[in-house]
Amino acid sequence: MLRKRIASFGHAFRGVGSALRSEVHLRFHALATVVVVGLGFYFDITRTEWALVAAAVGSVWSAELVNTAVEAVVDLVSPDYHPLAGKAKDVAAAAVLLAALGALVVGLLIFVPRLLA
Ligand SMILES: Nc1ncnc2c1ncn2[C@@H]1O[C@H](COP(=O)(O)OP(=O)(O)OP(=O)(O)O)[C@@H](O)[C@H]1O
Repeated sequence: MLRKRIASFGHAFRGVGSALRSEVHLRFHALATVVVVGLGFYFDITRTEWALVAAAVGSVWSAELVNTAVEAVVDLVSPDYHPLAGKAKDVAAAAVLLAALGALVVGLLIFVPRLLA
């Protein structure tokens, strides 16, 4: 039971590694995450602000990983053009866009006033 749980974590980390190797966008998110966490420590943001940053960063990573998975499955089952394949990829990309916009708003609200102070 415990061994199975540990194996599942291993698969998930392998998924993150594989996506990081293939997806430029994900490497950009990794860089953005390092910058945001650095800014968080530099400005000593509050616990609530850390919670918002964590939720924002987590949702962008989750959306990008699901988008990568959708792209892989679509390429597997529909390598040729199909409107539904396009729709699946467009909707998955839209999920990333919305998560990124939410994260941008969180980042602006937390850091811009401190950068301007
Ligand atoms: N099999 C397909 N059938 C129809 N439209 C497709 C298909 N594959 C891709 N598309 C269209 O092309 C767009 C780009 O697809 P692509 O696979 O290049 O992903 P991408 O947005 O470049 O992703 P990434 O840059 O993260 O790899 C999709 O959003 C979709 O509109």
